[in-house]
Amino acid sequence: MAMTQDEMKQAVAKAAIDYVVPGTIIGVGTGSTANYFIDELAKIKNKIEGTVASSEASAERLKGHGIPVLDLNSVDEISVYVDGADEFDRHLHLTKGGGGALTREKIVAAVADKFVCIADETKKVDILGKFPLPIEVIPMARSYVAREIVKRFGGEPVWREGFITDNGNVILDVHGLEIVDPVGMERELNNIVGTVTNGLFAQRKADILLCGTANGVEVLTD
Ligand SMILES: O=C(CO)[C@H](O)[C@H](O)COP(=O)(O)O
Repeated sequence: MAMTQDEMKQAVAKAAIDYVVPGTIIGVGTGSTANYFIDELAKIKNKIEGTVASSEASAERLKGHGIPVLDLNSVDEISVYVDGADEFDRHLHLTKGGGGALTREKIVAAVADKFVCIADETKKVDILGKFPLPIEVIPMARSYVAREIVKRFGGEPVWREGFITDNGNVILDVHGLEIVDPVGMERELNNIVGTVTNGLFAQRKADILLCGTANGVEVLTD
């Protein structure tokens, strides 16, 4: 019987445990795939020093399993960051932030020596942009940033109404983009004043992507 998407998420979460370096601090992402990873990490919690979480939700889940969660400011090094994605291309550029945790995710990924992305084949695309690109924005700049995005890139920014990030900001989800130059667009979006973070992980992309398929887990590298 074909694997469901949920079963593929569980399979990649399990496979990611092989990348956990014993005795070190592990960066932990956010979302349903990352949640499966947290549940797997709980089984070997005595082998790691602790974790840094990319969201309040993940921190709660980690603590619920009795896994130590450290403040990033008290940590010099993270051996590996494990997180899901909303979309990925063959170069392992990612779109992230469907769960709204993109800023902390990008920070933890930046600190980590290695970024292991856990995703499934339904998220593979030739060109990023089918999944609306999340942008975290300072609330007072919402309309300005939306106008600038339309002017510079086209697309249709939609305010994720009622959602506030862990950092107290809002999210614009930009529909209808065709992201042919993810590195350039990531950089350019960062230049719009009022933008906190965009959901493109292209400058710091995944080093390894564990892709859940109907035939098992494939290990992808660029
Ligand atoms: O970027 C994220 C959260 O901000 C997630 O990694 C992304 O949304 C994938 O989520 P899921 O594993 O539930 O499909």
